[in-house]
Amino acid sequence: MPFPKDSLYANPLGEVGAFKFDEAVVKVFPDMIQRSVPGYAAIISAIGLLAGRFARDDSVCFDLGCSLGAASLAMRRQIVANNCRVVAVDCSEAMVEQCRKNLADSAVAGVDVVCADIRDIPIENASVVVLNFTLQFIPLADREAFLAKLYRGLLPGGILILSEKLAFDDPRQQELQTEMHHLFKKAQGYSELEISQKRSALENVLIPEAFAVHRQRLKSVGFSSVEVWFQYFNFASMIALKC
Ligand SMILES: C[S@@+](CC[C@H](N)C(=O)[O-])C[C@H]1O[C@@H](n2cnc3c(N)ncnc32)[C@H](O)[C@@H]1O
Ligand SMILES: O=C(O)C(=O)C[C@]1(C(=O)O)C=C[C@@H](O)C=C1
Repeated sequence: MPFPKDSLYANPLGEVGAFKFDEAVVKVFPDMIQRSVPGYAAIISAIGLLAGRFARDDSVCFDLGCSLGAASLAMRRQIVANNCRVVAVDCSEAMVEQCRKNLADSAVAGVDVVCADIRDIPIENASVVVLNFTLQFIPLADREAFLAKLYRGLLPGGILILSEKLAFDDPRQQELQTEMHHLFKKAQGYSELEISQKRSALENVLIPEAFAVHRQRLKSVGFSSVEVWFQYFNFASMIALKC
């Protein structure tokens, strides 16, 4: 069955409110993220493959900011390690409720879904941690302490997969990549109005940073190696490795 189409920003809203992961967004989320994030499906499949490679026996794989559980499902399908739990966490009650339904329908067992702020939960005994377009919604001031906690919770040899919308230091590059992202959205069927209203809604809510900033911070909390493994315009996915 096709997912309901995202038309949340199709009509003029007068005042555009701040973007929230509420029930209205939950209903259209699979369509919204697929048509808004270039390469989303490729990133989800690769998260599954990476989890299959890095998940260890008797450890935990975390999907932080899991939304409807796409990355958790991809991981669960590829993990062959024994006694390896997948823990999916999101602070939106509407997301968590629908995520639990999706997992029940999928007949994939072994994912625990937790409704919590990822800054407040213990992260321990992790072989894999996924932040798939989640860190960008955490206040800038909290990012370093949160990543330091995440790093401490990773086992030696563990992996963080961090996908983010990127910003660029060079204004020409910033303008071009933003324009290309908007052209991508247009090609996916979004109108100029939808694109501009969503852009206003995300202002000060989704705060992108440059790759150099991500890399520097990941290194400063302890990661020994940080690389981009995927990029499509201003959307990238990074791999950070713990020795
Ligand atoms: C763009 S979506 C993530 C998409 C998802 N990872 C996927 O691959 O389909 C961002 C998610 O992060 C969640 N989120 C944002 N801030 C959070 C926080 N502090 N704690 C927990 N979840 C958070 C939102 O509720 C939302 O569901
Ligand atoms: O930057 C945009 O225009 C987006 O729509 C991106 C983005 C994201 O990266 O999380 C923002 C909100 C929705 O969750 C889906 C996609």
